[in-house]
Amino acid sequence: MAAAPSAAVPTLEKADFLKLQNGSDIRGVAVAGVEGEPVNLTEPVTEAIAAAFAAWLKDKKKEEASRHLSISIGHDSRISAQTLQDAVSRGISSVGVDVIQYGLASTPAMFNSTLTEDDVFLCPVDGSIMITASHLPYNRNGFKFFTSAGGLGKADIKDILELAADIFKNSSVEAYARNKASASVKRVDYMTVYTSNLVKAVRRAAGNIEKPLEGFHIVVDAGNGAGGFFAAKVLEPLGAITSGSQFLEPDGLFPNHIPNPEDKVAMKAITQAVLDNEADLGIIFDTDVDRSAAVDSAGREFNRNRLIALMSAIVLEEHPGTTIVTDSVTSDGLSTFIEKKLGGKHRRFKRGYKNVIDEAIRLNSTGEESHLAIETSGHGALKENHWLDDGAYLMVKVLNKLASARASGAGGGSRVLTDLVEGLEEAAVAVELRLKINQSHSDLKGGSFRDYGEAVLKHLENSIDLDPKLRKAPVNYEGVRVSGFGGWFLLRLSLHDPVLPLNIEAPTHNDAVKLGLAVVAVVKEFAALDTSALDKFVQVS
Ligand SMILES: O=P(O)(O)OC[C@H]1O[C@H](O)[C@H](O)[C@@H](O)[C@@H]1O
Repeated sequence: MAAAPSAAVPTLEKADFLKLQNGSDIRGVAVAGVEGEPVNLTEPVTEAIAAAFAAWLKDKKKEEASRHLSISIGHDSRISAQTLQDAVSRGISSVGVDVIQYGLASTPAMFNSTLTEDDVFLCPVDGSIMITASHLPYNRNGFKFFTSAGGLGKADIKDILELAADIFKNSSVEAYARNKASASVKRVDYMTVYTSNLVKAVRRAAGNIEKPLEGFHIVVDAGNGAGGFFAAKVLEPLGAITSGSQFLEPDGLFPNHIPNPEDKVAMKAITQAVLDNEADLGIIFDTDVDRSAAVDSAGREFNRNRLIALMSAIVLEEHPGTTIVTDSVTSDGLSTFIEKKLGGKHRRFKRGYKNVIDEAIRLNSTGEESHLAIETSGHGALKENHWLDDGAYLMVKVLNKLASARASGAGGGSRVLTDLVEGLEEAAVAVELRLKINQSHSDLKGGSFRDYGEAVLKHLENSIDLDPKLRKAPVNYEGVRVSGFGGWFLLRLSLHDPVLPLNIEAPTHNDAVKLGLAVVAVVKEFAALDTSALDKFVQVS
C-alpha cells in the first residue's frame, strides 16, 4: 500500500525486501504452516512491491504522464493467489495506476497482454504482473513482471525491491486513499484472447484449415496448475480428441504431482496417460505454463535435451543454419545433433531462461541470426513470437508439425516428431548432484557463498589442467566443463541458491564415477561444502 506500517506489521529493512529477489523473479513464503518457513510475502509487503512496480512504470513512462497507465494481474492455481491478487491490486491503485485482473492465467499470457492491440480487452496494458512461484511447493508464491520490452531483469527487480522498502517505511494512509480513489479495478477474460491467438497460429500454419488436428488424440497433464485451458481452449477447437487428459483442474495443493516437466514423477504420469489412452501425443506444463514437454505415442519423453533437439529440428527446417542458444547443462550429443545432423549452430550459454533469451537477442543484434533460445528446464522462446518465454507456444510449434505432416500425406501419430530427433546421441548415464554450501561454516571466513563457490571452481579448474585424462571445454560460459572417459561434467554455481550443481553424463556408470572422482578430489578440501550426494554416487556398488 503504499502500506502504512502499523503495530501489527513488523518493521522491515531494505535487506528483508532484497531477500525476496530470485534472479529476475520475486519469490517468498505466502502461506503459514511449514516449519522453518515463516511467511515473508505478507499482504503489506506485497502491496509495497506492487506499488513500487507501478511507480517504477510511471517513471519509465513519464512522457505519457497525461494518460492513466494500466497494469494487468494474473495468477496461477496457488492457494494464496486470491489474497495476493487483492494485495497487488491495492498496491497498484495506491499509486493511481489502473488495475486489470485476469484471474487464473499463464505467465506468457501476461507478457502477451502488453503487446496485444485490442480495445475491447483494454489492451495493450503498460505493465503486467504474474503471481506465481512456478513449480515450488504450495506455501510459496512470487511475482514476475513484464512490459512490452519483455520480462524485467535482475537490476530492475533490485530497484523495485529497494523502492518497495522505502514505500513500506514512508507511506501515509492519506496519500494511499487519495491515489486509490483515482484508479480503477476491472476484470477481463484475457485468456480468451491469448488462447484464440494460439488456435489461429496452428490454423494459419496448416493453411487455414479449421480443424487441422481432427483425428489426433492428444492428452494434456496440467499438474493442477494453470495450464488446463490447453485441452478445451486450444486442442479441442482445432479438432483434437483430449479424453484421458488429467489434472486440468486448478488445485494449489498440487495433490497429484509437481507441475514440472523436469520432474521424473510428473513425466511418468503423462507418459502413463499417453500409453493408457493409446494417444498420439502427451503434453505437460509447469504451473504457470512457461515450460512444457511432450511424450510421443510410444511413451518416449521429449523433455530436457530431447525437447531441445525436437524444437531445434523444427526451427532449423524453417531457418536453415540458425543459431540455437541453450543453457549450460545441455549434452555433448545435443551439440553434435544440432551442428552435424541439423546444420545449425549451437551456442551453449548459461543456465537461466532470461540469460538464454537475452543472449539470442544479443546475437541477432550483432548480425548472428538466432531464432530459438531454450533451456533443458523446458523454458523456450522463439524470435517469431517476440522472444516470449512460452511453454504453450512451444507446443503450438509441435502441433503445427503434426498437422502439416499429415496434410502432406505422412503417416499419422507422432511418428514425424520421433523421426525428427533420430540420430540424437544420448548418454546412458545422466545425473545432476547438488552440493550445498553451508553458509554459516567457519571455512567461509565471513565471505559470501558466491566467493566460496568461485574458489572451489578455480581450484577445480587448476587441478584439471594437471590431469592428462581430462580436457576443459574450449568454449564455456559458466562454471567448469570438462570432457573425459567418453563423457563430460559441469560444475557451476546455482543461479540463486548456495549450491554447486554438478551434472555428469557418461556412457557407463563406471565412467561417470571416474568423472565424479575427479571432482571429489578437489571438493573434499572445502569443508563448508556438503559433498554427501557426490560421495554416495562415486561409491561403486
Ligand atoms: O542454477 P539452478 O539452481 O540450477 O537454477 C536454474 C533455474 O533457475 C530458475 O528456476 C530459472 O527459472 C530457470 O530458468 C533456471 O534454469
